[in-house]
This record gives sequence, structure tokens and C-alpha cells, in this order.
Amino acid sequence: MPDAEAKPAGTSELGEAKSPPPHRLLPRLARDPHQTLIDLGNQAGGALLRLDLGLFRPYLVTHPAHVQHIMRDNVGNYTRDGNSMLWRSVRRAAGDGILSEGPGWVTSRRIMQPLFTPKRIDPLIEEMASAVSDAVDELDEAARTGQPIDIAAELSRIVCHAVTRVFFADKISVPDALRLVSAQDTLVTSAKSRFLVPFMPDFVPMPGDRAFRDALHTIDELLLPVVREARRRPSDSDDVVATLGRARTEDGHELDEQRMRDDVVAMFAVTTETTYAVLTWLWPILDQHPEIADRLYDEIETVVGAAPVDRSHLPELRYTRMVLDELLRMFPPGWLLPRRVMAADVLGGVPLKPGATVILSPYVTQRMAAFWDRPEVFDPERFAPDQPKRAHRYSYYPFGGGPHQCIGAHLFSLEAQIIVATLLSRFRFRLRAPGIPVPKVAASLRVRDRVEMTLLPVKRPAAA
Ligand code: HEM
Repeated sequence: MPDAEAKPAGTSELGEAKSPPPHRLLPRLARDPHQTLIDLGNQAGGALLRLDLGLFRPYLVTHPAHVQHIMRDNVGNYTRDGNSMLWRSVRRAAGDGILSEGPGWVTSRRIMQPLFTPKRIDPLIEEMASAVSDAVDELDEAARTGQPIDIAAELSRIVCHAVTRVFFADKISVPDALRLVSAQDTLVTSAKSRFLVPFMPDFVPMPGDRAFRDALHTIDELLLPVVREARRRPSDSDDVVATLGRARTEDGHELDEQRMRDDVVAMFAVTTETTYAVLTWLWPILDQHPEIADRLYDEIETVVGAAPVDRSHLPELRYTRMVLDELLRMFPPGWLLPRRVMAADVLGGVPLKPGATVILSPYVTQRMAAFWDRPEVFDPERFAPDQPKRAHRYSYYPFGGGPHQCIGAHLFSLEAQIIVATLLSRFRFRLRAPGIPVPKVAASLRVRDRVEMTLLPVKRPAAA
């Protein structure tokens, strides 16, 4: 693997970041933003780049050492400012809580983080596996009749079954959860123009605004009653809503309705959206790599077989975990993580002014030839336990890092193993249109078009 440390993290001399000419950059970004950013990252080899998008001129940060500086070493200087790219839309949807910055974030992180530690999550494995299994049962009919399914829709249904039961104590019904997921989908997609033109004031109408507002309205309609009920009848349950209901701010006050609503909205989104988004990429990848698929099937057959997935299986699903780690390398849902520069700083020899935007991208760094061998090849062996340690912690950061590091990484790992093992212990699949899907231009990394497939029940010799 290329040695990230050996690449210059910057130079001791100060200088402006290179900036690709806008007349070439803009058409390329409009055509294929994902590949263009990877190409730019590769051309710059880890140096900071300035993207000249007219009135908006953010820096693209790809070197792991620079990522570490922003996410960890000098984190106080790089904020998820609620007026900046991406975070402005996030703030409109999820307010000043866990997905924000400052005192509201401190309180929410203190309240939410303990719910997702391995100690709290591991005892929930059986319940999660049983919810997943119940949801997967509903695919038997499609497998029997050969009816094609939209795997993203099915995965979101499976995830909603698990999440509503385990983390929301069935306070949100599965049909409501699916309406929420669909509204979230609209938020992520309709925020695109505000994302790309973050300096436009709110009073100037932009495409997608109406859809965004309608989706927020749906979310409030579904979640506010849940919040109000929890406030009316506090309980000692340890689901997300009841936990927020009992929580206190740093100065001892209970959270008001708006603050509770903000964190319920945020927590529902992060527990659903990311997991199904990343697992949707798995099937086209397996279809393209039959040798990887066979090894995965063999492991699941040996470890799980025809039995329901249970806690004892998970430590044995080593190859499954390697496949998931590689999936997160190539398709991290949080593909762009912008920050606002607070005070002047120097990064990689480039002076940064207060107010500038820096864009970090796990998607780009994790596909750069400077930091990965054959970055465009899907190869789970990179994550084999006997592989040498990666040269730099931040050459792979699908879950971010530093104080804002994802609190759901352990949950994702368990939940994704359970879902993949449950599905593949029962079905094989055939894609209707083979090929790796094109990513959608949206705030998170999703497939642009449906991934449709037919399911084939796994045949096993009848027991003697
Ligand atoms: C594939 C699965 C997931 C990926 C790749 C992922 C990725 C990320 C990333 C990159 C961040 C950092 C954002 C930033 O630095 O601005 C983050 C934050 C967060 N994630 Fe995840 N996430 C995943 C699943 C989950 C799940 C299942 C949960 C459920 C608890 C979750 C909860 C959160 C929360 C609450 C934050 C905000 C943390 C903070 O700012 O203090 N995530 N996630």
C-alpha cells in the first residue's frame, strides 16, 4: 500500500492552493461530480485544491494528515457552522442538537453516545436479528414468484423494522418509518442546490426548496406526536425518545419540545439512512465479483446455514466484515464533510482565511492512488486481519474522526452483518441490469437509479 506518511502533508513555504480553471472544472463537475473530485484528488496527489465555483470557492482536502488536522488536532478551528454548505440544510432539518456544533451538540452527544456503546448494543443483537428475520420473511413471496424487487426499498424496510423495534421501542410504526425514510430521501436530494450554492440567502427561492419544506412538514407530522407523548408520559425505557425525555441540559433543565424533536429527527435519520444506503451497493459489487460472492456465500453457509442468525455467529463472519469494510471504502455514505474555518490557519502550506470552507471527502481520499493500491478495485483482502497497519489513520475514515466521530459505527457493523447474513442464508439474487450503479448527486452517497433484482431461494439438501 502506498505510504501516506511519505507524501508531503504540505510544504514549509506558504503559497496559494492550485485551482483548476473554472471553464474546465464546472462542466466536468456538472457532468460527473463524483469522478471529477476523485480525478482532481489524484492529480493533486494530496495537496490542497481550491475549487473555483464562482462566488463559492471551497478547498478540497484529501491528504490524511490534513484531514487529521481538521477533524482532530485543530478541531476547534473547523466547525460544522450552521450557515455553511450542507450543515445549513442539516440545521434546518435537525436543529441545534447532535448534528450541530456548540453547546447543543455537547448536550446531545453526552445524552446519545451511551446508547450506542458496544456494552449497550451487544445485548440487543438477538432482538435486532429477530426483527431483521421477520422483515426478510416478507421477501419469500417475491422469491417464490420471481417478482423483481427494488433492493434499496427492501433494505430500508428491513432497517426500519430493526431500528423502530430496538431503538424506538415501536413508538414509530414501520409504515410511518417508511414515510419518514421517503421524506428523508427528499431532504437529502432536494437540498442539492443549496448545497452547491451555500451563499444564497434563505429568502431567495431555489429549486428543491418546496420539496424540502414539504418533506420537513411530513417529518414533523410523524415525529412531533411521538415526542409529545414521551413528554406527557415519561418512562424509564432506554429507547432514544424516552432517553431524551429524561435527559437534562448542562445547567439541569429538561430538553424543550423543539430540542427533543431535533434529536429524534436526527437519530431516526442516522440510524436508517446510512445503513440501507451503503448496503444497496453490495449486490452489483457481488454480481461483478463472483469469486468474492462465492467466498461470502461459503462463509455464511458454514457459519449460519439454515439457522436464524444469532449472536454466536457474528464473530465468525470474518470475511463478511472484510467485505463490508471494503464497501465502506468505496461507497461511504457521508461522502462530503464540509467545515468552516474559524480563525486563520495554514494547512499544507496554504494560508486559510476565516470564513473559508474546506471540504473533506472520505470518498475521494479512500479512492486515491497516493494512499491506496489499485484504489478502483474492490478487494476485501485489504481488510484481512494479517494485513499491515494502514500508513495513516485518516486514509480510511468512513465514520469520520475526532470529537464528531460517528457514534453508530459498532451498530452499523453488527446490523449490516445480520442483514447480509440473513438475506444470503436464504436467497441468491439476479440483477436485472448488471453494472455498478451511477451515484446520485445528493448530500449522501446513494445509487441514482433503482437496483432491481430477482431473488432465488437457497436450495439445501433435505435433512435426513
Ligand atoms: C454506514 C454507516 C454509517 C456511516 C458511514 C456513518 C458515517 C458518519 C460520519 C462520517 C460522521 C461524521 C460527520 C462529521 O464529521 O461531520 C457521522 C456522525 C454521526 N453518526 Fe454516523 N454513520 C453511519 C451510521 C450511523 C448509525 C447507524 C448511527 C446510529 C447511532 C450513526 C450516528 C451518528 C451520529 C449521531 C453522528 C454525529 C456525531 C457527532 O457529531 O457528534 N451513524 N457518521
